[in-house]
Amino acid sequence: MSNSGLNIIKIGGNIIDDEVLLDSFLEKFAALPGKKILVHGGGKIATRIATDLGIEAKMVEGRRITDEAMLRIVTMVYAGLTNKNIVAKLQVLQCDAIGLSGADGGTIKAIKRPVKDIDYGFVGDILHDSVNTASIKKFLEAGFVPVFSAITHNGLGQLLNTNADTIASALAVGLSSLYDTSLVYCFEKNGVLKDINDEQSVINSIRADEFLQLKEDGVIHDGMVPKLQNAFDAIQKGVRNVYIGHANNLHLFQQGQFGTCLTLK
Ligand SMILES: Nc1ncnc2c1ncn2[C@@H]1O[C@H](COP(=O)(O)OP(=O)(O)O)[C@@H](O)[C@H]1O
Ligand SMILES: CC(=O)N[C@@H](CCC(=O)OP(=O)(O)O)C(=O)O
Repeated sequence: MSNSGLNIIKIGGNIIDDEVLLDSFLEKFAALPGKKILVHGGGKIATRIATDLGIEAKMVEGRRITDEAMLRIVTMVYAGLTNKNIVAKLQVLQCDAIGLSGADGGTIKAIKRPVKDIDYGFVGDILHDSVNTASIKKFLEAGFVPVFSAITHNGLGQLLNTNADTIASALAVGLSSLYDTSLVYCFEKNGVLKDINDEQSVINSIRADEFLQLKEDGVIHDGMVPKLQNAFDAIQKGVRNVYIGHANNLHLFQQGQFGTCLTLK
């Protein structure tokens, strides 16, 4: 392993959807020293554009049912509009961003989710070892800042819609074999909250066993459940640190004052 550090930062749809929040976040991201990767979702925008086009969005357990028409929309929205908008904004900030889907540079392969009770359509699951670390390393060592959208491919020409939290976690796990990697989930709240209506009730750190209890007690629900599952999965597989906090506070993360820190024990 080279000893250099790598920060993988993920932003969700509520940040991308708010130009003021997005611009303020991107300034902080651009100012972050060292090697870094940005992963973005954009689920809210995709739902809105699909609705405008008369296509109904269906989510099951936080994952989008992606038929052919929806795949066309999410590809255009995530890998097109959203990704290029973010890259252009970062270029203004002297951050040499390069926009990628998992197909670009063969960076991330996925398999179409097998049909069990539910047919998710063209949704991709990332298997172990499916992150092409050699390819991503080339971008990083050349000084580029990769910006990943939520689109992967199966290596046989099929694009797949893959949850952005999962992409961030898989990248962090893969790249932790090469870099000392931290994973940071940025969203519109100060961290994992004890009381969802009280921004001051941030839980400073959560262990894996506490997570299960918080979930059972209903303190953690909705999108936070799969987010934390992805996060704990990353730490179990060698990622050094995982944090969850407000996109506006990213500058505090390297001072250890950022949102909720996840720990194994
Ligand atoms: N205890 C909690 N603390 C903070 N947010 C929570 C909690 N429990 C549930 N949530 C919900 O989880 C959401 C974040 O998950 P998600 O919508 O998937 O985010 P993103 O789109 O940013 O990836 C928050 O907007 C919030 O509504
Ligand atoms: C399969 C699946 O559900 N993919 C997600 C990808 C986007 C995403 O993850 O966006 P956020 O981070 O903003 O939620 C979706 O289409 O909503």
